[in-house]
Amino acid sequence: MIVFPNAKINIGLNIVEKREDGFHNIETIFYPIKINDALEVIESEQTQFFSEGKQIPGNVEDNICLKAYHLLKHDFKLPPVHIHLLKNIPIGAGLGGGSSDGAYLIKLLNSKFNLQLCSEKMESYARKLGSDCAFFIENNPVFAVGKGDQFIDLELDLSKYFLVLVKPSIHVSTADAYGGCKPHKPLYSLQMLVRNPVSEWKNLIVNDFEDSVFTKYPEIKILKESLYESGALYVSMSGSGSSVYAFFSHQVNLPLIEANHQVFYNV
Ligand SMILES: C[C@](O)(CO)[C@H](O)COP(=O)(O)OP(=O)(O)OC[C@H]1O[C@@H](n2ccc(N)nc2=O)[C@H](O)[C@@H]1O
Ligand SMILES: Nc1ncnc2c1ncn2[C@@H]1O[C@H](COP(=O)(O)OP(=O)(O)OP(=O)(O)O)[C@@H](O)[C@H]1O
Repeated sequence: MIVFPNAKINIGLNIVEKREDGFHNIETIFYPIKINDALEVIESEQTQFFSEGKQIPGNVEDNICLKAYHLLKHDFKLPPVHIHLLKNIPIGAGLGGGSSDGAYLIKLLNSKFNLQLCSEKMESYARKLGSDCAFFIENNPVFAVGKGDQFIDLELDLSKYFLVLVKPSIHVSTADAYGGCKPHKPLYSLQMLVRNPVSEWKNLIVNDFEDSVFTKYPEIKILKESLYESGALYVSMSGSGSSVYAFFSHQVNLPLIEANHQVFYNV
């Protein structure tokens, strides 16, 4: 059985307060995008993880795919499996690629071995793997609160815009990025602002990670400015960075940006 875990972008990201468990309460909109990994599970003699494509930092045993398998194996009688991952989603980019692999593995094991888990139950397993993970179970646009793992439904269809994703060759650590931020109550309601046309979002829908990440990596700020100069209606860093996305009203080609960064068109 093979599935295609997709990436997400964050539209707005307010870091509201630090919690007693060390995490932060946030408000953000998760929006799925069309950049995908491929993930396959085959029954086998012993459990092993293999990956190709982009190099994943860290030890194989720490891969979120193995963690997801062992999480379910603890509660269900699962046979040993080979897990194959073709890694295409940029890593350390604020695109939730690892989280998506974990969530899609839960969904895959649920279908393949007929575990009969409902979405809420799969989300509760996913929350144990990471804050971003639960979103990818249903994978629909949502307004997220708490650690980014509690959801309020949202009607949001941005398919009429041309969405471009740019990945600079910078890896941002999510934990470091949270460490560099000062939480504060948001000035405006993100849930209300997002109902306006994309052309009205500039300077109102903000990502609280940008200040500190742009100070550390000024080239990401320059990239954001150059996307606005190329005619984008709205540009933002996604999550804790380093990737930056831009909504255009029409199809574009960005050869100058492509010269320095990886560019994904029409995601
Ligand atoms: C930046 C975002 O991608 C925005 O969607 C997420 O908040 C990050 O989610 P994630 O990568 O799944 O993060 P986790 O693996 O749960 O946590 C990584 C680290 O980020 C910090 N962290 C994460 C989520 C959160 N709400 N508050 C935090 O302070 C913690 O230091 C934690 O140790
Ligand atoms: N399957 C996986 N794919 C990518 N990274 C993984 C995976 N499993 C474990 N990791 C670890 O997770 C770290 C962060 O990966 P990921 O690409 O999800 O981060 P991110 O793009 O910053 O996403 P987020 O938006 O969740 O912060 C990597 O540096 C890697 O060590």
